[in-house]
Amino acid sequence: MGILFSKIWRLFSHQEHKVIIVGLDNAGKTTILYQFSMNEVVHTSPTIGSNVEEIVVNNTRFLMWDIGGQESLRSSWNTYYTNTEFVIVVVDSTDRERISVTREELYKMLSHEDLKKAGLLVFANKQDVKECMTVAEISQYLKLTSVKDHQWHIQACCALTGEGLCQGLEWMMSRLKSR
Ligand SMILES: Nc1nc2c(ncn2[C@@H]2O[C@H](COP(=O)(O)OP(=O)(O)OP(=O)(O)O)[C@@H](O)[C@H]2O)c(=O)[nH]1
Ligand SMILES: [Mg+2]
Repeated sequence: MGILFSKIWRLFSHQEHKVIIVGLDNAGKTTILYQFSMNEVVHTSPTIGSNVEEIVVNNTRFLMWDIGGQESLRSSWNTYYTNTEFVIVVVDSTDRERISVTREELYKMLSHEDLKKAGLLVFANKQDVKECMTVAEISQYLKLTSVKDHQWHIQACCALTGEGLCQGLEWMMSRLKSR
């Protein structure tokens, strides 16, 4: 009865789903946020603090927080975690040198109490660049198959063309429906 009620409530309340977009500096987070909200490539500079936009897909509302990824800003990512339903981790697929830093940050996040129930979407961004890491390589470097306590998905994308971004959103929508 409780589950049924909460499903009906969700259906009619049009509640907003909180999403945070994190990842190292230069990964393409802000570019992705504005592809989602405006369908265009904006000129970006490194984010200090955060940007937030509401994205509506088929009556489902997402509130997306794009958080600056520079090293000095990463310790404050946790101030955004409360009530987060999805974490989008954006990876610069050309940045082989720092994939281990992303992995460290990823596991720190996943172990945080406030993200216990959050779904994880990894965007392997910049797939337009020749010789970038593939989805398979990034999955392996991030040891995604060892993530058992969060639902996760990895999606190849190119924020400049928008390729792959909708598929990522579709995965999030499918997780909401399956609840
Ligand atoms: N080639 C290529 N460049 C991209 C892509 N996505 C983003 N970029 C470029 O990468 C650079 C950084 O993009 P941002 O969106 O500002 O990166 P960010 O993750 O928000 O960086 P911080 O705000 O510093 O954390 C910009 O020059 C973008 O144009 C992509 O898919 N392919
Ligand atoms: Mg940014």
